[in-house]
Amino acid sequence: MARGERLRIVAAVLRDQDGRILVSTRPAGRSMSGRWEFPGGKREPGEGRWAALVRELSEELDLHLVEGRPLIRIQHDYPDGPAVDLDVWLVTAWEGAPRALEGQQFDWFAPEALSRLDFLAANTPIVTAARLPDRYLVTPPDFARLEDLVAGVEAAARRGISLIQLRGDWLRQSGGQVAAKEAVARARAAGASVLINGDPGLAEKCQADGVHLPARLAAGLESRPVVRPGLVGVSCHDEAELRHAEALGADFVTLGHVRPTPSHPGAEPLGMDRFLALAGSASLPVYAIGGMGVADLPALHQQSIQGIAAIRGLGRQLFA
Ligand SMILES: Nc1nc2c([nH]c(=O)n2[C@H]2C[C@H](O)[C@@H](COP(=O)(O)OP(=O)(O)OP(=O)(O)O)O2)c(=O)[nH]1
Repeated sequence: MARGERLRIVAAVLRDQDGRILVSTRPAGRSMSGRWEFPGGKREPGEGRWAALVRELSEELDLHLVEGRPLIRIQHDYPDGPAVDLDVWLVTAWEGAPRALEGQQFDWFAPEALSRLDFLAANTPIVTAARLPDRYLVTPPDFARLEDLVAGVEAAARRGISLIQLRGDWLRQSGGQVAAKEAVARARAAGASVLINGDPGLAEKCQADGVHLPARLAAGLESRPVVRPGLVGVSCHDEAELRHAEALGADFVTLGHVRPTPSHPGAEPLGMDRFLALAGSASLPVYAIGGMGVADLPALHQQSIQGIAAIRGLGRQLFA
């Protein structure tokens, strides 16, 4: 390997029908042995990304991969080790039953349990990407009554939207906290996680799953506001905000707006090319925001983007 060249690594987040994920320990004799990782390894010269993953999983676990798509791509420089380009795929169909062929240990874990394992240092954003869904609903600014908002959040959760941000001035107005707490409880009962926009204290009072910070609020912070395991999302619009969100230790960002959107009338959109260039430089999961809908997901997935964040694109009618 030429000096300064990055190792090109492919790895798989193998997810079974119950949502559990297979992870393995690095075998004795390898660098960083004993630490947890996702199965995979180095791409060979001239080898395609998927072909490399199929080969690695066959060699390591005796599995034949059938279906997968890119999940996240990050670069990491180990201080006393290699610089790696980690190309991680979500794999949902394979043939065979896993067998440890290289002296490693492996096990299946629920996504929430992964953050308790001693993973390789580069893997924190991969663990987050494995746990987060590809659709992130942001509540609309206009609705008739707080009861409608709460009912809309619950309906979205029941429909399978598993990450929801409560956003709006109503959070800080009369009855807002009670409504937010109710929305959190009902969404959680339906299997969703709920983040509160802009207010870590309110997130705690509502027993929410974390906080989503507007860029301006994030800019005034020097450290992450909520202790793990609560999620911290940050809204970003440019490179400086993205780098700041990474430095804060945010779990994920929304980046946009990608297209013109009624939420930001007159503001210049990033456009898809600029969005993809910025998102490609990120070392954490990125949701595209601004004029996005579920029809955009396949193309975004191909670019290793986590998914979309949307108000209208994910069921505006739920809040009518
Ligand atoms: N397979 C895999 N490798 C990872 C993950 N996270 C991470 O930083 N890596 C790094 C560790 C290694 O430097 C490299 C994987 O290459 P490899 O697995 O073929 O390395 P190797 O067994 O030959 O071990 P070595 O050369 O580093 O001793 O990528 C991960 O989740 N899965």
